[in-house]
Amino acid sequence: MALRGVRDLSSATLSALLIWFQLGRTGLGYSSVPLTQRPLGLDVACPLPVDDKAESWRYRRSLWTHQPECEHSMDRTARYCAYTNAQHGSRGWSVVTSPETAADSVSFLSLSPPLKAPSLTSDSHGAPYKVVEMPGKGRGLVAVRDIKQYEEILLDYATLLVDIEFTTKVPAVLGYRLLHAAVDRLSDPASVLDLGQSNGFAQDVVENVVRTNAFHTNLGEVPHLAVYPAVSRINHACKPNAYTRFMPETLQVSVAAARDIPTGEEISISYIPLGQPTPERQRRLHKWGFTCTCSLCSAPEAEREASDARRREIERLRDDAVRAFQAGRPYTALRLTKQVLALLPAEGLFPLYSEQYENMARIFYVVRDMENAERYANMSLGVLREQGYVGEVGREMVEGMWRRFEDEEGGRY
Ligand SMILES: C[S@@+](CC[C@H](N)C(=O)[O-])C[C@H]1O[C@@H](n2cnc3c(N)ncnc32)[C@H](O)[C@@H]1O
Repeated sequence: MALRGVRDLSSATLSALLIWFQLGRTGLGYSSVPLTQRPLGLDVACPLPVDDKAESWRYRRSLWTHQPECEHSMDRTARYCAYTNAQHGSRGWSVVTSPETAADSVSFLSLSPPLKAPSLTSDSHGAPYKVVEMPGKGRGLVAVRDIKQYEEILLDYATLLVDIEFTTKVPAVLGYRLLHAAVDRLSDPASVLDLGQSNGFAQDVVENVVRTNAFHTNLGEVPHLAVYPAVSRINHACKPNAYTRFMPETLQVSVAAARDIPTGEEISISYIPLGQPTPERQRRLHKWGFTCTCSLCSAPEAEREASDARRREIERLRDDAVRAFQAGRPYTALRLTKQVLALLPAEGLFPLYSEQYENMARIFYVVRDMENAERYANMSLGVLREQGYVGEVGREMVEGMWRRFEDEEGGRY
């Protein structure tokens, strides 16, 4: 938890009540970020909604390579269609959504670059990793050379996007028909279908993929689930060596190294918010249908207990720091936040550094120690720059931080 108004980079999730998906779980745990609308790239200014009755999908400038397949919602107040562009990138992509959302998002959907999908073979083909069988975990990615901290490991794009409401509003049997149409029409259906092999939650293979591999995202402000086949091949670890970064403007997901990764080490990300002790982690991961066997979960008991104790201490100190700060005791909050920072390296919680540095900057700011406030503001922004969240750090970014602190804390200090 951050002091106030501070982003939590570890994870933000969107829970959805999915009737026939009975999801009750939160996807890979990535941020739900509204899509930034970009200027129209087509010579159609206000595209009309297209469904299975419309002929306009055939137009030369149409986004879609197939006639949409559509179904009504149970109460017949809405329609959802499977739209496919089989020529997008090297896998194609499909969107199961309402005709209105598809029309509203046409500028975005048409502008996304046709990417070559990341390699997913046992031969690395120039990538810094290859896909190998990992005992007890199915397949996974292993570094084929040393990877430097913050280096991008792969850049993936969504191959299947599904409107979350579709999963609650369309009867299962009709929903499956649309999902299968969406996947079968891709130029590489196996890129999605193969992901359904790793566990057997649902009777339907595509449902299984969406249940266990989807990220939450927005398409034109409408919540969707997005499947990224390459990212979905990365196994979970409770002390991961990589992190994911969502790019709302292109719907891409970048995976980068959280620390130096030596040749031969498995590349891992966290499916759940970082920093939790063993029982909480295992409970969350059981909902994903597996028992975690990462190096931390399978470490000797004494090592796990020491890690759990540190993680509980970090949690307690973070909460106490927030309480102290909000109760007008900034120097206590400062001392507690320093203690948090001292404990983070042992737990490999690199993504939390920027948040804690910003907390330090905020505390120094409210006590008007501007030299230290500036030092920590630059440290926080520096980490965000290294992680690829912001560009070059300039004076205006630091001043933007002061304005935010002023808005949020000005009245109290
Ligand atoms: C998103 S997939 C990851 C790729 C998967 N290994 C494959 O072969 O496609 C998630 C599944 O991988 C396995 N898995 C991932 N991380 C694991 C871990 N830390 N411990 C045990 N199994 C894991 C589980 O079967 C889980 O349901």
